[in-house]
Amino acid sequence: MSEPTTEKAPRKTLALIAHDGKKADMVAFVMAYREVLARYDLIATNTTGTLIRDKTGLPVTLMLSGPQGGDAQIAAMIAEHKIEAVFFLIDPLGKHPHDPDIQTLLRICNVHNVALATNTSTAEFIISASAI
Ligand SMILES: O=C(CO)COP(=O)(O)O
Repeated sequence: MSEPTTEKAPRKTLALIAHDGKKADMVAFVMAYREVLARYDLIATNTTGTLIRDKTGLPVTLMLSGPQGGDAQIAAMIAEHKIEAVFFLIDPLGKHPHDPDIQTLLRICNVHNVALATNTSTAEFIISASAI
């Protein structure tokens, strides 16, 4: 008779990113869905992730800040199939010096058919659907 297995399915990784004008919305989103998000490995761009860690206590792996290449780092991980879904709260009214990196991240999500929420309404749909 074989031993009962104690192996758990590997945890999936979610990416959390928010422009400055949307960081408060991101913190509110993570607070509201804290229990669900706690089941995942979370990665984030530096400022967003630091804020989430400080405000929610959830562990978050920090990449570089967006303007320093954090979006590009996360795009590379998406291309390597290391990320299950991306929650990227974009400020459509803001100017972003690293817009080429932002567009790359969005494009790579679509190239690899990775779930991508760019506003809180979509983020709530994805997280509530438990489709990830
Ligand atoms: O600029 C960002 C996304 O494009 C976010 O980066 P920060 O989380 O470091 O502010």
